[in-house]
Amino acid sequence: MEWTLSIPKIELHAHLNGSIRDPTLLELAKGLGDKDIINFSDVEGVILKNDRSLQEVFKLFDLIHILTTDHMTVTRITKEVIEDFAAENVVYLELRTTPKRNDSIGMSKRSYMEAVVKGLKSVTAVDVDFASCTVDTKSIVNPLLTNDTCNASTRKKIYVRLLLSIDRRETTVAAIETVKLALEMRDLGVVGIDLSGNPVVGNWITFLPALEFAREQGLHITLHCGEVPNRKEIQTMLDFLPQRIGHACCFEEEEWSKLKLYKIPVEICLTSNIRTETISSIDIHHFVDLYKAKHPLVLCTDDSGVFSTSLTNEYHLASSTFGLGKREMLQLARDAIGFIFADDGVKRDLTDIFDAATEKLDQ
Ligand SMILES: CNc1ncnc2c1ncn2[C@@H]1O[C@H](COP(=O)(O)O)[C@@H](O)[C@H]1O
Ligand SMILES: [Zn+2]
Repeated sequence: MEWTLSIPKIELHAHLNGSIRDPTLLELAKGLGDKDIINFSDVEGVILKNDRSLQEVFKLFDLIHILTTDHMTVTRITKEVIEDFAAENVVYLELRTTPKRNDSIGMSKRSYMEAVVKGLKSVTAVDVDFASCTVDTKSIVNPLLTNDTCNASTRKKIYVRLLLSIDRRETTVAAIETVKLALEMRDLGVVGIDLSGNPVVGNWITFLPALEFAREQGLHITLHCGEVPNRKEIQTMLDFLPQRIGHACCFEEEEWSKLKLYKIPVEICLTSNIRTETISSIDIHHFVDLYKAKHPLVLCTDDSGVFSTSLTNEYHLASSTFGLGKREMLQLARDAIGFIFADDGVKRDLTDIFDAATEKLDQ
């Protein structure tokens, strides 16, 4: 695992509430258990369970959302998730989360996102760049980042950008509200929109007006696509030409041809697909065919907490299962620079980071 840990990595598909450390979830559950809001021992078993069907995963998310309801907790988990990714040499992270409204505790989608941004700003273990400090002078820069630390390479640094997720349970109006919020929060590092949630729920057409509006306004778009079989939906999603898609598990010949023709980069989540059995066995995973075809790909965790994985582990898994060496894995990580949603300044910085890592490998 050592070299998969040490190489710089880019994470483009990580859900905030799916990436929470187990000890934090257990601590939060204990707190609610003590207040008799939940039954701790039942919940403990659910959190620590390892094998879950895709439908069980969504039940778990409903539980996690109960544990992370308040603003303070949202801030805490954001901070921890960023620290965890930075600790395993993730140099660029696109973190996605679904803005939530909960009238009973005075939470609006905006205040939820403000709590996320607060978490981002409260990371002290590493320097966090969440709105480009070199290119966009209008942007609000993390007060922890002075101009000096912006340019210095001595301290560990992670670029973090945010994607706002639309949940497939939402209405058209709610989805548009999320897009508007994303537009208002551009200066705080929001770069795009994701469509996610239980893939057997809802109809993708419901979200089309919001996604079209997002695109018109210059936001980037990634869609969970083909996590379950649904040919019509998959094809119309591909024809929409999102900038990236997640999963692509249940594609047939025609869908593969479209994907390759359009060259849409795929966020590959190996452990997630195996655990939820959307792919029956890793050796027949579509990673192999897409990699051989030189189709744009990026390895991602999806839900590192829920699936007890890490990006380092995903790299290790791909390397050991598909027989890829250090050089090939570093190249794979580097290729993701081409599909990130941040600006060219960030891309240049990341290129420098990968140049240095490649040089080190050559020594
Ligand atoms: C396993 N495959 C998956 N497929 C589809 N959507 C998923 C997902 N994993 C996570 N999510 C989406 O992310 C939310 C949790 O993070 P946030 O509350 O947004 O931070 C889930 O409720 C679901 O909508
Ligand atoms: Zn996902």
